[in-house]
Amino acid sequence: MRKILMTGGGTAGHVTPNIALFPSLRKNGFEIFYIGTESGIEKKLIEQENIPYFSIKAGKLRRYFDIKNITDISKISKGYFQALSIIHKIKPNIVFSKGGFVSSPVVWAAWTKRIPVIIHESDITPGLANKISIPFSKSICYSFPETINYLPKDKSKLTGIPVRQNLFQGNKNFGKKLCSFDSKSPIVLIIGGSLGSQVLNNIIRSSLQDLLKNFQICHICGKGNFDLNLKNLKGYKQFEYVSDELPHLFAAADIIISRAGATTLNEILALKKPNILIPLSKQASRGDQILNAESYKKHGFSFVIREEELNVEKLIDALKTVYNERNIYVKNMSKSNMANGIEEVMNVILENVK
Ligand SMILES: CC(=O)N[C@H]1[C@@H](OP(=O)(O)OP(=O)(O)OC[C@H]2O[C@@H](n3ccc(=O)[nH]c3=O)[C@H](O)[C@@H]2O)O[C@H](CO)[C@@H](O)[C@@H]1O
Repeated sequence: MRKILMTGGGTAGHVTPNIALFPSLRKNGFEIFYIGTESGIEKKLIEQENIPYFSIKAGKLRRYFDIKNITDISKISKGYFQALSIIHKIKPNIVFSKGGFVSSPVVWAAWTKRIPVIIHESDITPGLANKISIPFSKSICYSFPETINYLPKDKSKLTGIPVRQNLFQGNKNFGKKLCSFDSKSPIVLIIGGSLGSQVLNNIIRSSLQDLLKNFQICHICGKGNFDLNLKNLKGYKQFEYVSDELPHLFAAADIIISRAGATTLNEILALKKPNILIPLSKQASRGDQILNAESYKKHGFSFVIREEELNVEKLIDALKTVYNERNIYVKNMSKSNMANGIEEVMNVILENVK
């Protein structure tokens, strides 16, 4: 049996595309192993899939000077030696890396052991972990056509992002039931990335009275962000993080309000859901979500509000506009061939496996 070692973590966007590949990998006769950190979101997500999980130390990589860089470098080198010993034990035929800080030491260790490495980049501009792994990889998969400007052309392939198959099997009525919603007004699903979003949580909660006049709101608010005071408000349902419920909530939603993390964007596109994107600002990130969102806007898939311009009136106007023009958005998304990357990524894996 061939063995594949997967890695990626920190946030769920670096994990769920790996999970989406599990059924096809199994069908193609691969035994799957995973390396993540002890405390990252990846541990819980992967262990519930019954995949053997190994943890290593990971240090945060920064593009700027910080005294913590010194301790983090020692964690990264410890992570590298831990990855070497895990690889020595498993002897994988191939390594697949979805990025995030934990992934770089795994890629370097695989390179040292001459195991072919595939990297997957979801955003328009490569994250730092992927950037420093690129020279050690055999192949790179990416999902936005624009990304090729940042990658070595000879070993990169436009594949899209693998989307979990169960997301296509949601039941609208069951989704409504999970939220105790009725059929009177449209349903808005708020999803702030895998960790939730304080900015989205604040604007939604401060405009709830107005929003509930026209919409029902299902709010995925992130771990630790549940507001007990709003628990029994009619037409408003909160979840901290959802797994099995997500397909049904997507199915029930008429409009989605989201951050612009590449994985969620791709799921929204695959499911053809009219949406409003509020990308993470440049102050809080390298600006990748702004580029992701602008690309979706350019294709006519999304309505975008910049964080600096966000206020209650703008949000409510945007909801009304997108709801009225929902058929146009669905039509634009139906024309896209960027939807599900499972098959293309599997082809790259099969081409490179030893
Ligand atoms: C703050 C930050 O660093 N964000 C980055 C992170 O996003 P982050 O990982 O937060 O968000 P993404 O949108 O990329 O992915 C989230 C994933 O989690 C899933 N999900 C989310 C909530 C939930 O309750 N249940 C659930 O299953 C979504 O369906 C999706 O599959 O990685 C992305 C992909 O490289 C980048 O584009 C983002 O800029």
